[in-house]
Amino acid sequence: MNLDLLTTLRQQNPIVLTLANDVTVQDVANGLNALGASPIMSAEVDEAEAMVTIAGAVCLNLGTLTKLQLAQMRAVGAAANQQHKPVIFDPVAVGAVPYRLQAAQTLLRAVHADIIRGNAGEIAALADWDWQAKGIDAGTGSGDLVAMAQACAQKYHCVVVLSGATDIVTDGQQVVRVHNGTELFQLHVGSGDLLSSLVAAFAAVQPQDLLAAAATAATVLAGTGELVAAQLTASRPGTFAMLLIDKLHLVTPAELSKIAVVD
Ligand SMILES: Nc1ncnc2c1ncn2[C@@H]1O[C@H](COP(=O)(O)OP(=O)(O)OP(=O)(O)O)[C@@H](O)[C@H]1O
Ligand SMILES: Cc1ncsc1CCO
Ligand SMILES: [Mg+2]
Repeated sequence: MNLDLLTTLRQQNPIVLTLANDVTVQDVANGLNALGASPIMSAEVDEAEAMVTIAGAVCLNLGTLTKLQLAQMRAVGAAANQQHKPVIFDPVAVGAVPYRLQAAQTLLRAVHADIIRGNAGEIAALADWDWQAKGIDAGTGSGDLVAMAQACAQKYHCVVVLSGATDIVTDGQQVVRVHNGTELFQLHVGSGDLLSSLVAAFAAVQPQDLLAAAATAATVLAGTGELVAAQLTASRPGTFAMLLIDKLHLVTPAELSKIAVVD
């Protein structure tokens, strides 16, 4: 974790290509933009290679998948692998819908994901661990979440970010835990989608250390949410989402380092 990367990100303003879902696409674009990255979204297979060429990293979000979008993900993912641009994969709801799990597994055979970011239900499904996911939510299960994230990272030879009350970031061996956050994230659909694209933004500016990039992204989002929640006098998810965008723009590395609980 290295909060100076936030300053680097703002200086470099990296282009992040997100193949987004239809539900949270605008939140993701505005969150990236507010923090200091340059979002671009695309739905056209034929522009895949050109999009990757201008991007610093790509994020493939399975949220509202279609066969056409899966083809686009393969094209974008293959181009990114070839151009050595980091690929971040968000396996939305693969723990709840077998069709999605199969689609994700097929995609991951064709494209190397450098970082997979999901909640416990999604990472459990990819790692083939017993768990009861619920729709887009983590659901319930028992077991060692760190071991589960490590198993997923080893299986797919990548960095895994397993998000939740504690975000677990691992390359299969080393583990970073980010304890910051607020339960308000769970009341705003798309917090995870934003995290995945912010991970891509930090990967774009720190491609040679993806574990640090991912841990920094997790700390920045969770810490910023925590700062916003501390200002609210009641549980207000709508206000939280609006203030989160403002605070992503204004937050400083010094503010975050004061509250970061990372081990
Ligand atoms: N109980 C919690 N307490 C504190 N922070 C949380 C909690 N649950 C999630 N978070 C934070 O919310 C953010 C999104 O993670 P989450 O696991 O909710 O993603 P997700 O399930 O994919 O969300 P979505 O499907 O809405 O995009 C992360 O920054 C994480 O730290
Ligand atoms: C609600 C929802 N349904 C498919 S994607 C999505 C947004 C959370 O990923
Ligand atoms: Mg999600």
